[in-house]
Amino acid sequence: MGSSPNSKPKIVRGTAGYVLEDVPHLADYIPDLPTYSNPLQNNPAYSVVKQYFVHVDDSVPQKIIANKDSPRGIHFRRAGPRQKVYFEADDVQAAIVTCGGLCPGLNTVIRELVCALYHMYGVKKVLGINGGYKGFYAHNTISLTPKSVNDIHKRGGTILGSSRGGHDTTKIVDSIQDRGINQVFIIGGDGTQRGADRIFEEIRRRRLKVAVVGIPKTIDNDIPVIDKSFGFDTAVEEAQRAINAAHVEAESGENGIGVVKLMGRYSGFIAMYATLASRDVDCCLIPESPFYLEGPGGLFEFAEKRLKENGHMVIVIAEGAGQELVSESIQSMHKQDASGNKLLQDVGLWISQKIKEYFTKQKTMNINLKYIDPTYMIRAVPSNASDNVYCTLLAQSAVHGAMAGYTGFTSGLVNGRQTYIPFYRIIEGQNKVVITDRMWARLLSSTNQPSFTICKSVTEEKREEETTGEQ
Ligand SMILES: Nc1ncnc2c1ncn2[C@@H]1O[C@H](COP(=O)(O)OP(=O)(O)O)[C@@H](O)[C@H]1O
Ligand SMILES: O=P(O)(O)OC[C@H]1O[C@](O)(COP(=O)(O)O)[C@@H](O)[C@@H]1O
Ligand SMILES: [Mg+2]
Repeated sequence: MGSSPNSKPKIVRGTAGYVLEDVPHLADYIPDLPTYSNPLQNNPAYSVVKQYFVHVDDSVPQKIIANKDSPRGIHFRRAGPRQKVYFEADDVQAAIVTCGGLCPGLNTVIRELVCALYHMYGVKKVLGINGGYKGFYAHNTISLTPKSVNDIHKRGGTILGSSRGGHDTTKIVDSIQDRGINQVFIIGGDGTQRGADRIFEEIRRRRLKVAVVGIPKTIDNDIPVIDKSFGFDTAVEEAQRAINAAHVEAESGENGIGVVKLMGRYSGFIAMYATLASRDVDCCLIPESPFYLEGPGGLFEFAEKRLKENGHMVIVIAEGAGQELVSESIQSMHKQDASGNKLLQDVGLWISQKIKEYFTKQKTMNINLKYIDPTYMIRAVPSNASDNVYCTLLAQSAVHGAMAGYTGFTSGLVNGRQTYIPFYRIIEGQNKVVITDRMWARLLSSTNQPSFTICKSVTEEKREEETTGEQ
């Protein structure tokens, strides 16, 4: 085998500061690949659609806010069917795998991948890989047909099963090669997309005609570049039920406090949007915005004030919020899951305990605190209507991209348009709530909670006092 092909980013520059962060193509490392007419042009459903095929040069800007002097900036390749395809239907052996934690919509994506392959392109061989990445080499596969996936979108979870850990690039690519798979659709979060990138690099090194396509799944909405992940809307909607229950409980008891923990390891999007949607939440705590409990501007002072004013309050806390405070009081074990993700302490339980201790010590009022942890219930529901539509578009775009010979990309929504994003952009960082952005300011003005920003000045003042005292 020759030297490994170059896998540097494909950057195309145009006029007025235009930059296209392009995705790899099979033709980049396999010369003289034959092309075929897209079978969609004979499909009655599409022949009536004017300009159904996407122009080869179409791209979507990453930033749409501009002024008259702004450069055109970074763009991504627009997703959609191309006039020419690089696979003949009978030659395609597709595979679908789901990895990582559950997320509403996984089954819809599986269903729509199968249906798009069958109905749009006439592909009849679609394999489901059982149990995540390790399923490529340690489990059985199942054959997927439009009939077998017909109503799976009505169920939560994934019919294929999922797992953490077990990513062995060589074994996975050996299995892809042995099974004659030439289109791999990998549905998963940040860890999964990292794994997909490694698979793509190995496939490219072996110069195989195999398209590797990622579909971003993350209930936490922590994947960068894309507008949002599928399942996020459903999670926010489902969280309303828990917040509502917490509110009913809090309202009905004397000095009632409802605490709801929502998912979000490093990104507090579910907590933020669920709070904004609900209007019953008095305080939302997320990993990106450090908070403190005691003293002026702290959570205890705020809770006391709200209880005096309203007689009840609701706190929403993201699972990754205040982890530094929790580790100060509970000895942290630094445990990890099979994929290497840090296992977090239960911040909901911790904060509930701290609030109870505070009011017991203060003796100013008797409180009634109820802690609700709906996290796995939220993750297990089927996707709602808007997520179902979104999953369909993501899956169809992924299939169009693979058939057109693109590879090493994630199918994602950017500024409301379907795009193909190179793996390296998806795995380079995490999407987080920017607390200096307007959305967080909107939340603060909606809840009227403390911003906890005086924490730093209080600490600094304290330190200054200590230093002065020493002199
Ligand atoms: N850096 C990495 N390189 C290769 N594979 C990875 C990497 N990180 C995670 N994976 C694999 O991706 C899969 C899912 O990762 P995980 O972090 O559990 O979930 P998610 O993809 O939802 O973030 C696991 O099988 C894991 O082994
Ligand atoms: O208990 P599990 O299955 O490891 O999942 C818990 C984690 O999964 C998530 O829901 C999503 O994480 P991933 O996207 O990495 O799968 C996190 O919010 C949560 O910490
Ligand atoms: Mg993850």
